[in-house]
Amino acid sequence: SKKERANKKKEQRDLQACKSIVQELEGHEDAWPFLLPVNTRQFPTYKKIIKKPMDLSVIKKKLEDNLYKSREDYCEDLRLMFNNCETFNEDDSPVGKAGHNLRSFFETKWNEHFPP
Ligand SMILES: Cc1ncccc1N[C@@H](C)c1cnc2ccsc2c1
Repeated sequence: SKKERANKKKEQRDLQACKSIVQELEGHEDAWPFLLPVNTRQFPTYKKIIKKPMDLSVIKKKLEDNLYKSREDYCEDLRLMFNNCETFNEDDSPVGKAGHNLRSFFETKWNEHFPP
């Protein structure tokens, strides 16, 4: 139907916006702690403390494999990644500070693409 075609277009637009946001996050100087899954041999307590690990490489793969039901679903994974960072890292640590900076950058991009 015309409505279904319009909705498909919106979904395609949203997916493209979500992909470009991830690309911008990956290029940010404070993205370095989030580019790959946390290495649990390097951080042995991480798996016990963080029940649902998340990072930009997983989010990018889920986008490419069309695994997000909606832009809200995608936004939830990004906020999970930043919340994990706050759980495990002190605010004034290098990773903690990077997390706060990158979260602020993300929320700004989110509002640019999807004004409340
Ligand atoms: C986001 C995060 N949360 C908790 C622990 C680690 C990380 N990131 C990893 C990449 C990381 C973060 N920082 C360092 C410092 C030396 S290796 C290494 C690896």
